[in-house]
Amino acid sequence: MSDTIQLRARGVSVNFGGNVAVEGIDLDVDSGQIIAVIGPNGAGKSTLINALTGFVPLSSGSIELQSRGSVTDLTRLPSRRRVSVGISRTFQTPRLVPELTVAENVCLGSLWQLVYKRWFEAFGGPAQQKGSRDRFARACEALEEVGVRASPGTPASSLSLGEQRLVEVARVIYSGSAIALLDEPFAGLSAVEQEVLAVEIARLRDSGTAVLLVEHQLDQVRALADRVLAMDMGRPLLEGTSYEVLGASVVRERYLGE
Ligand SMILES: Nc1ncnc2c1ncn2[C@@H]1O[C@H](COP(=O)(O)OP(=O)(O)OP(=O)(O)O)[C@@H](O)[C@H]1O
Repeated sequence: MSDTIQLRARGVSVNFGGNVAVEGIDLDVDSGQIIAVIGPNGAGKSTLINALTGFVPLSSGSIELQSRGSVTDLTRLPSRRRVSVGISRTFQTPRLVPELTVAENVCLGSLWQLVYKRWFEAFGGPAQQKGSRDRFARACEALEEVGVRASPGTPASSLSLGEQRLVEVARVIYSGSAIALLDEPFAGLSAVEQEVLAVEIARLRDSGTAVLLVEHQLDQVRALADRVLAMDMGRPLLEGTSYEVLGASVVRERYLGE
């Protein structure tokens, strides 16, 4: 991926009724970088990903995509259109289609699942489609890269939660998206699985993808992140290198309770 791209959020706020979930977040996610977002439960991290991907509307602020000197305003773009400009994501609670196989789930765009599910039901899965062998091979490759041990033909319903998260990361890799937003991908994984996934996320970054990583596993944040944004009660607490943020007393007090 030679083209540089930047996802730029300014003053992003999200309210749910009277509850302010996210307030005044500025964030740049650049090609070839991993930006980690950390913070205690309820800090607003998933809501921020939902805002960036169009799953929840902004109460105020803006989201832009900068690429090749042109700027696309994403602020009010529907989520499916954000996929088409190169943004993909995983979910804290994975959203696979349980009746489809692992490989079929990788081939689905995460936001098109339900539409495609009906299409698959009507016309058969990727194995029956023209050009499907290529897609199937690429899906298997992505699954292997992230360390999914289940066979690609296994129904997604039989996977553990951790494996489902890995399948969602495989889907992001398969999509070749320029921007990848990963919501707690390490949760529920064994030490060995985490190690494999960490290598793959670093490889994604090194291939030029802009990665936003929401994560509670601070060892992974320390090892992977180029920059870290700490949030608390929806607001920005501190931004900097992982060394600066994870070592700051304000972060250690509010997040780690030290
Ligand atoms: N759909 C919703 N409707 C109402 N309130 C919501 C909704 N989604 C999130 N919230 C609230 O917004 C706040 C931020 O939640 P969010 O899930 O973004 O936090 P988080 O930092 O991702 O937490 P965790 O680490 O536990 O996943 C919380 O107070 C939560 O209850």
